[in-house]
Amino acid sequence: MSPEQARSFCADRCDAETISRFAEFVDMLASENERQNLVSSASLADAWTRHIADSLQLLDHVSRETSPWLDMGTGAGFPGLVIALARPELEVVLVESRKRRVEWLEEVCARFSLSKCRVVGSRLETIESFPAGVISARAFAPLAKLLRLSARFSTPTTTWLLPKGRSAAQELQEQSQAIQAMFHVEQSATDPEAAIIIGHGRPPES
Ligand SMILES: C[S@@+](CC[C@H](N)C(=O)[O-])C[C@H]1O[C@@H](n2cnc3c(N)ncnc32)[C@H](O)[C@@H]1O
Repeated sequence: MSPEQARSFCADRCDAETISRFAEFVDMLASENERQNLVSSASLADAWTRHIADSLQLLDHVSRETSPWLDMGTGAGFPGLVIALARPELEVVLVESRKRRVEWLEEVCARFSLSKCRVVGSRLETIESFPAGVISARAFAPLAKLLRLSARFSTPTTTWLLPKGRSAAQELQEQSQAIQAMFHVEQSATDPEAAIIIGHGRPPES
């Protein structure tokens, strides 16, 4: 997806006010990236495709009111902060362990008055469980570890949205039959070589 296609993909899904929030966020990200290493310079040059549209596409896979949304290992903001910018009325919880990234996420939430978006600056393993409507994570951990760490936040109705790059099908194939039955793989809208692992429910204990 080209940068122009990415902007139009976002414009098809968001109003003009949201698009201008994204544009300001991309500018803020570029300045902050000079102070701390948030994203690679290659991905920053293509931020609308690699970060904004890539995160926003997850909304196509979940019903509109589903919340709270738990995003694990949010880093510079992907995908969870983009979801909060697109849908400020949703309760979104961003979990990130690195202090400077946490400060950055808090700064963006304050700038855009994202009062329903909570930044938790801790390791996921240490936070109290709550029932999540959506669990998302991009580039956080291999699938088996990710499920082990986060199953306790899921319920029978939780939607899982896990952008996984090229490894999606292979990672899913390596799981038990029960996990394979719970999830499926869909191609990413932003990158023909990448995919998203999508599922519903609570993974069985392994
Ligand atoms: C590779 S980065 C990906 C960031 C973002 N999700 C993205 O796709 O751009 C992984 C992030 O997860 C955070 N992280 C790793 N292990 C974590 C844990 N156990 N709890 C919370 N955050 C964690 C790291 O600090 C890092 O910011």
